[in-house]
Amino acid sequence: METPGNLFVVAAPSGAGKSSLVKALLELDSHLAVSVSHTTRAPRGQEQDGREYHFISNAQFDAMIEHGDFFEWAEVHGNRYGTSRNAIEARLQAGEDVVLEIDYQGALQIKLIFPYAVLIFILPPSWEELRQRLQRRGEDHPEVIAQRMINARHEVAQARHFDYVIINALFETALFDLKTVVHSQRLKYASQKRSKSQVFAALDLI
Ligand SMILES: Nc1nc2c(ncn2[C@@H]2O[C@H](COP(=O)(O)OP(=O)(O)O)[C@@H](O)[C@H]2O)c(=O)[nH]1
Ligand SMILES: Nc1ncnc2c1ncn2[C@@H]1O[C@H](COP(=O)(O)OP(=O)(O)O)[C@@H](O)[C@H]1O
Repeated sequence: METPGNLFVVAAPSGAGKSSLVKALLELDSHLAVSVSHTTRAPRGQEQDGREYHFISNAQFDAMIEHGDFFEWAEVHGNRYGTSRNAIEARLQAGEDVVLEIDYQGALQIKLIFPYAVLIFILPPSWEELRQRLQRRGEDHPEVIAQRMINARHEVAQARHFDYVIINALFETALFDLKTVVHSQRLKYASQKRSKSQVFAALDLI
C-alpha cells in the first residue's frame, strides 16, 4: 500500500463559514478532495445530490449503519450525518489528501480511528456575527437559526479538543490560516518519513 494521504477535519458551528472556506481551499489546492457525506436532512436551494451531500432517507441511513458502511456518524441539529468508508478509504490509501467537513462529534470519532488526522475548528468573530451570517445566508427558517445558535454554545466549547483553531473574521485571512495548516502538515508528514524526496514532493504541492 502507498503511504496514506493526510486527513484534515474541519468543524465549526453552523454559519461560521466552514463550507465557504473549504470550497475556496479546494479551488486553490488540486491535491485535496472533500469527502461527500450522507445525510437525512432535506436539500437546500442550490444543493445537488452527490455534490454537497448524498441525501438519503432515515431507512437508508439505518441500513448503512447496519452494514457498517460508516467510519463515523452523528445526529446534528435533528438530522443524521455520516462519513462513509467509500467516501475516503480508497483516496487515502492511494496517498491522496482528504478533507472532512463534519461536526465535532464526528471529528472526535475520526481522531480515534485515524490518530494522525489534523482537527481544525473554525470560530466566528462573535455571536452576533454568527447570527447575522446565518440570517444573510437565507437558507434556514428563523426557528432553525435559533436552534443552531443555541447548539453553537456547546459546539464552541469543544474547540479545545482540536489541533488548530482559526477565527473566520476576514475571509481571506482565515483562508490563509487554513492553507498554512494544510501546507505545514504536508511538510511535517514528509519530514517525519525522513525522505528528502518526500519533502520535495510536499513542497511541490504548496
Ligand atoms: N458527524 C458528521 N457531521 C457532519 C457530516 N456532514 C456534515 N456534518 C455536520 O453537520 C452539521 C450540519 O450541516 P449542514 O446541515 O450542512 O449545515 P451547515 O453547517 O449550517 O452548513 C455541520 O456541523 C456539518 O459539519 C458527517 O458526515 N458527519
Ligand atoms: N469571513 C466572512 N465574512 C463574512 N461572511 C462570511 C465569512 N465567511 C463566510 N461568510 C458567509 O457566512 C454564511 C455562512 O457561511 P457557510 O460557509 O455556509 O457556513 P457553515 O458551512 O460553517 O455553516 C455564508 O453566507 C457565507 O457567505
